[in-house]
Amino acid sequence: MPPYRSRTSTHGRNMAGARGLWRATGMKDDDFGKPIIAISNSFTQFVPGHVHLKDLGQLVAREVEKAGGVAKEFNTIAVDDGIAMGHDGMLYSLPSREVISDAVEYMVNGHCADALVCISNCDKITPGMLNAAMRLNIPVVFVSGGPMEAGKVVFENGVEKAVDLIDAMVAAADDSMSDADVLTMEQNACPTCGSCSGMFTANSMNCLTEALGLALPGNGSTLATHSDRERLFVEAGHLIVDLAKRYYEQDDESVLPRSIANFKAFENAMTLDISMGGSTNTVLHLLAASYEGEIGFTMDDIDRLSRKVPVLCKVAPAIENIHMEDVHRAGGIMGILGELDRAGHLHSDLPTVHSRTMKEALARWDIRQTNSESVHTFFKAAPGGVPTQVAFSQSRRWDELDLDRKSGVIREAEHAYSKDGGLAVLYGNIAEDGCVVKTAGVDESVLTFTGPARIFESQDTAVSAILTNKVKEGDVVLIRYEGPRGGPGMQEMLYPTSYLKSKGLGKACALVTDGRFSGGSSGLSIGHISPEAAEGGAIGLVEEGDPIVIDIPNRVLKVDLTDEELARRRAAMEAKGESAWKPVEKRKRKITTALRAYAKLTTSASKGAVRVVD
Ligand SMILES: CC[C@H](C)C(=O)C(=O)O
Ligand SMILES: [Mg+2]
Repeated sequence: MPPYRSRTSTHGRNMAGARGLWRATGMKDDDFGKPIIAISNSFTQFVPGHVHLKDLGQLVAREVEKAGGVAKEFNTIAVDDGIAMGHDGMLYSLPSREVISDAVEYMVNGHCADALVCISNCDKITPGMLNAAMRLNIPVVFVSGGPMEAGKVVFENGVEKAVDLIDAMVAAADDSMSDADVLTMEQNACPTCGSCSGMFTANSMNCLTEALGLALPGNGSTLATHSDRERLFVEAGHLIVDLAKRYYEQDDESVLPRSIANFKAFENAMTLDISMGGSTNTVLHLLAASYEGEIGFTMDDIDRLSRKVPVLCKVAPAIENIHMEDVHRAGGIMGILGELDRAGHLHSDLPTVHSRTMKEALARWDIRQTNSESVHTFFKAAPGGVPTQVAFSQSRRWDELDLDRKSGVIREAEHAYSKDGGLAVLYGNIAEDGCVVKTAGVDESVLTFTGPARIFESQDTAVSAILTNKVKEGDVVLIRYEGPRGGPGMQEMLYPTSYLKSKGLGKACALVTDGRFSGGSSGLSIGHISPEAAEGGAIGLVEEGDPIVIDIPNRVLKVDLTDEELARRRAAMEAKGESAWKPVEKRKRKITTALRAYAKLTTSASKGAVRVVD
């Protein structure tokens, strides 16, 4: 029977000082001996996905106390990728994941907390807290802030469109759009609090925590503004105390994150991601969480799954006018998992934090299996259509669910968008450890593509070339020295991919990089090339005009050069000594001590860009 960790500082005569301090935080005599539940909140006014979280940590805390626990809230940082994008701010995005993981570890271990509730939402916060949960392996429940409502605009010509952040970015560089229309787009693209409304990284990761079994049904798709979401926070507060008591008082190890989010659960999560065209960042973050939890889930497992899992759901940016609120109306993540289970792609015998098995959860929450009025009502939660930064501030509902599995938002396997996955892992002589592409966002006309390499050794120079029309139809934009170590920080190439669309080149060019992509990127965008140039990857040897061959059906990315030529170039590069494997021209970016420390310890994307100290 594991003793409560918190006894370390709450019991024994010599802990009188510590107890004195616990009393000063508000603990009373009868609180000593109760499970101490850490509540990792991520409220900040910098990020729309977090502006509404300020009081939600205490909402959970009150429920923890009602359930017999002691709640102690703390806060992590949260970087807004969309604001950090396009300047040196983006160098901090991925490194912030490690800062968040460490912050959770420091607070939980520093104070010997017994269990953890993670209140996350945006791109690096959910994975940062997930990595910490897998590292710590104490009882945990995830509850995210929830998706933003999709924007709705009516243009000067009267056309109405559902829009999001990406539409505003693309419009801004589209010379055919009037300033008035761009302003309309900007004013309406992000109407409420919540994580940006498409299947971008934040929503992808919050959906994956549902599939891993670490979050309650509805976590990934229930809107931040809807009153239904409050129940997820209330239930998380009760559930975590129950899980803690099962572990510490009944010796039930099945409630631990590494028991729930085991190898098969990682397969479920990646299967979900592939079936819904999730952000490629999920590859990076699942690999990292697998490393932190010693799960053994690798790029090869992702490749294996991507060859057999169908695309059952397409959401912006893979398709226009479909956003998270529409996925919810079709049954949310439980709806997609239900279809995957019926198609034989799911391990449904796995436990979750809320149900004995995923199968039991699906029987209760999959709208095609249950006639429960309360569950059907839950998934009819609709957007309020009123701009707000206030959580749970509206209760609108659709009249009907979307149960059309032939042409609706969620498809049954028989009517899949495509028989194999929304994501592919490619290998070749410039990606010997692999690279990834979100195939759900690639037009079928360019699944195979060969073109001359246009070399850029920073995102900035690639952006200026695209905007000044120096990138032509048929080109392969190659951006290197933007990997985890080379950037450092492995920037998201959202602006280059958006500007290629702005210039009408979204289906006429490819972009390959050792950097990564935002979940808002689509098109023939291949990222995570490993090993990265800064680690001696062959992407560093490609020269202007070299033919780059992309063959997604056969899972190949290569430069059409002989091994001998590549070997010759490698020898010439190594002969450069100190300046080898570095950008030819000095880049303007300021690499601070914080970023240099990150660069010293990080690894290539094929390992999840995890920090390796040994
Ligand atoms: C829409 C872009 C979003 C903010 C992002 O960075 C991601 O999805 O990764
Ligand atoms: Mg991002």
